[in-house]
Amino acid sequence: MSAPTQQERFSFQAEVVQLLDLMIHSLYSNKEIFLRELISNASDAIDRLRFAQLTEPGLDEDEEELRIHVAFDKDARTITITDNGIGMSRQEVMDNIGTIAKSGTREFFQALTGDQRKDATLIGQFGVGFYSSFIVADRVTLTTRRAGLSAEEGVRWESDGRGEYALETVERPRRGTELVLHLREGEDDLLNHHRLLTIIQKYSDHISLPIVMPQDGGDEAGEDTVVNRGSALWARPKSEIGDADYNEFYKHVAHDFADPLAHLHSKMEGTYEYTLLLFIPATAPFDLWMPEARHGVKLHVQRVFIMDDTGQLMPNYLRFVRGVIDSADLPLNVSREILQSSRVVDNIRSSAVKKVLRLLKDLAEKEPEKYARFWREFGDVLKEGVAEDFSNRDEIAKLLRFTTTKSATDEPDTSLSDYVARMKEGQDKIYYLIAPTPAAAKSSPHLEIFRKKGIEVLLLGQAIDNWLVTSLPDFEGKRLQSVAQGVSDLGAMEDEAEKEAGEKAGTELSGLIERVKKALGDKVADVRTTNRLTTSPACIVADEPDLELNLMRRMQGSGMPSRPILEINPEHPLVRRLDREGDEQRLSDWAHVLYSQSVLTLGARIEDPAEFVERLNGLLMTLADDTEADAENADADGGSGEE
Ligand SMILES: Nc1ncnc2c1ncn2[C@@H]1O[C@H](COP(=O)(O)OP(=O)(O)OP(=O)(O)O)[C@@H](O)[C@H]1O
Repeated sequence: MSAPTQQERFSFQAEVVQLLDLMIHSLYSNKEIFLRELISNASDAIDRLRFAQLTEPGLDEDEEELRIHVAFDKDARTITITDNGIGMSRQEVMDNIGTIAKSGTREFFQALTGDQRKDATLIGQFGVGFYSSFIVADRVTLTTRRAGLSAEEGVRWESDGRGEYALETVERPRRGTELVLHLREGEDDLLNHHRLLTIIQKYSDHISLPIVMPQDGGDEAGEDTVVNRGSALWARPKSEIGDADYNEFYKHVAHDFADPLAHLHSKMEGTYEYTLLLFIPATAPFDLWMPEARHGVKLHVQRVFIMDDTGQLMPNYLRFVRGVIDSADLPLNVSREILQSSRVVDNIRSSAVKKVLRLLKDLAEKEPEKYARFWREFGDVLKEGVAEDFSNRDEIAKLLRFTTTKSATDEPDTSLSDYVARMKEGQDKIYYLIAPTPAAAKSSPHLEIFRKKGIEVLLLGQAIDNWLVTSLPDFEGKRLQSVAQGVSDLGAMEDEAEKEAGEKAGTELSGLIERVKKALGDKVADVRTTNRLTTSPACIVADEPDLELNLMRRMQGSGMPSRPILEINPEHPLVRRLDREGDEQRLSDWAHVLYSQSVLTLGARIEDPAEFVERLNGLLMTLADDTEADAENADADGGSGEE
């Protein structure tokens, strides 16, 4: 137990000062959202209290109705938001208010551009919560007491939002949090019952707890009245819910500022009874790729918030989905352990996943522009599902989008079904190329024969794509095949004349091939001629049973297949010239240069760049010498002609 203490002063974390400054400027035009954010926090605090009371019976139980209270005082020029939720201890205040303990904070600040409009959207994604009070207030006083602590353990936090805050221990008979906003000059329009009522009804009508205001808003007024509908949005009949209601509810559950891209609302009755209200956000949250990224679905049991999903309700590859799942069959005191082995949860999860995939399918079919946006934001996450969720693999595969050699831009605009529909006669495989960047993919020598034959190739360039292709061996009976691997099916694409020409080239160049093999030694597993090249002199491919090249790159860190094969283009003038090279040292230098070039076009690293440059310069010098000698000879010839 602690007695009231002297005020102590603390500094905000540097990022908070920066965030506050930015927020006040860029969100001012939308200043009324402060009330939505603070009511949302109050509602979360009450949800957390209800859950804590389920697990700790007797915790601060009283007869008082759980509610959020909003009032204003015209003379004092304040707005007060009070909740009787879980409250905070002194340590919790220090940890939560005045610091940002959020993953993605560093990335968020790096992403800021200085352009107010763009930054406002970013702030929206990041979430401003409590700090939005400073948009309208130049002093904020928060008084709180954690449920279960004694009246003497109340805490008062106060700040003008300029860099410091004061903290003191105070007597607070009631649990929960009271927030007093001392309004800035010029914000008096907010000291108006009708104005506050309109804001609450616009942004917070869906809050399932009662929001009450004194009848006239001001504190000398009479009875409190409930100003929102106060029933869980997802439990209302769909016919009574408009898009605006869904959008505001989404902003509350997802802590987002922007409207969602799509939603699904579905009541299931049968063996199990549950309601799903799920949303696809329009933009990816900052922590999407962080290991601790939060899942966005909140589990409720009979409308009481129970807990945030940690992977039981939505698989990892759908971690961007936000919303609520409300079950009528789980016990109110359900624990995480029970959830993990619950048939009810398994059933809900599998139907929720199917419904989300169906929602995405509908979006792709009916609103392709929206789907393209979804894919840009979340496509790489969805790809994880191909490896993660075997039972839905085919459905997920249909949702994938790729850039291909036939795409007009770098945008992934082609589905596997589109690809299959465009396959050439006789083609029985889906070809893909994995390269570290789109530019490297487009200029890869491995594509030359496919371009020549007009065969489309999927261009893959993301780290996840390695796993995608290994987890998706085929689609609609068509095998996925790397263009940088093997020779066998290239043969099937050749006509008789081409086959003959290829065989002839192989025999003609057999001497050269042996010499190159000898020069390169154990750098290569083999050297052979190929028909896959039209403009490049050589390339590297993986041995037939080898794993996908890029997978090897990850495993070895070099980007090279474990058994690289050098393929040379018999039609290329450089190769022809090499065949005539009499000097074994020069031939060896050429062979090494061709090899290193091929490693580079693969997007891999060459082992000894200095040696490569030296050999190349050596060859250039001999070429220059040859050219000079030719020129001198020509001069000499010319001179003698004149004589
Ligand atoms: N009324 C309240 N009662 C109890 N705790 C609160 C209250 N308001 C804020 N908090 C605590 O402070 C933390 C920070 O709040 P803040 O609004 O800044 O962020 P948030 O709600 O966690 O997320 P977001 O920034 O996305 O809104 C909350 O997570 C909560 O623990």
